[in-house]
Amino acid sequence: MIVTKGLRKSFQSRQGRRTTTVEAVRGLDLTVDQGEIYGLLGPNGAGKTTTMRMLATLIRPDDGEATLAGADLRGEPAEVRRRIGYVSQGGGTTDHASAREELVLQARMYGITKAEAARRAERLLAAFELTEFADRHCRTYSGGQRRRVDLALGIVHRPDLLFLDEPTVGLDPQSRAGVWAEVRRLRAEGMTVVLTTHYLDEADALCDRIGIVDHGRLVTEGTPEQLKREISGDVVGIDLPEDEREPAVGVLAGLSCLRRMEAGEQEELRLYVDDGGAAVPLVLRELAEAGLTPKQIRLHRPSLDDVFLARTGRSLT
Ligand SMILES: Nc1ncnc2c1ncn2[C@@H]1O[C@H](COP(=O)(O)OP(=O)(O)OP(=O)(O)O)[C@@H](O)[C@H]1O
Repeated sequence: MIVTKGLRKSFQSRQGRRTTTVEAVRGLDLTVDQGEIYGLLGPNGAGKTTTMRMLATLIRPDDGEATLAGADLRGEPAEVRRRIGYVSQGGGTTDHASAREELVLQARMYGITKAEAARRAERLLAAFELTEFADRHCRTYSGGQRRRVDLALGIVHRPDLLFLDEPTVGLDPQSRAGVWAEVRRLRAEGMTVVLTTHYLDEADALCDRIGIVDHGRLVTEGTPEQLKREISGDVVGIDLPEDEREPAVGVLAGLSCLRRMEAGEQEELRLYVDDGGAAVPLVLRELAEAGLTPKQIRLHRPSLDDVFLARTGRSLT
């Protein structure tokens, strides 16, 4: 559904008299299969939105190639636009129009007849559970309801491929779950969905495959399970007072069960071990013998954040 090769984009930005170049995307090779939910996951400024905006024909790549739904990004941008839907971070609704009006207008902009536009609006309002307040102004909707209108607007022209930029940012947990359910429903209907997120739980729960992006490059890619399996074994997280961290690193480095140790953000030390259950008593004994007192000790299965940390040396959260 999407194949990209060497996509690049830089921006010039001015700070006073100095002009600096930001390499937002630095040679991205991406393949997204038909019918999957693909997540671009990465910290702020990683290049997720820039990638999506290039693929949605909103900005021109400096270099590289891409094919989307069989159309060439550079050669046939109008054709790409016809085959994709794009829902931006801020969404596309205005305060003083109703969901029904927005949907009909959007359909009309794609050249759909008045009668067909009304039929599609009706169907989408029902599918996204918006019928009850379809004729009220959008400013009266909750965040979750408004986001559902955004999704409906993105698919009124029945695209093969839908781009969602941060679909649940700012939503409460219940509304997030509602949006996830809608996205899964679109996949069940055969649509391919590409979304950006910096929520690990969202990528984990919703995406069939995830590409982790950092500094404009794909750091790693796979199903959530594959990525977590990459970091095999368990992770023991230990919170220590600031002045005890360094001595603890020294003491624990000698443990025979230790595969790797990372000093995470804030106070946590992370120990990557084969068997967490066996490692915890040993860790506690070593720390006690050295007179060190952990504030907390946790045992957890590797998360996507551990994958990110292992690959980049930094935490996503
Ligand atoms: N129009 C622009 N002009 C100058 N710099 C830009 C522009 N758009 C993006 N950038 C820079 O490019 C880099 C990548 O930005 P981008 O918005 O793609 O990241 P992102 O991964 O989507 O981040 P976020 O999660 O915060 O949305 C950042 O350093 C950003 O400041």
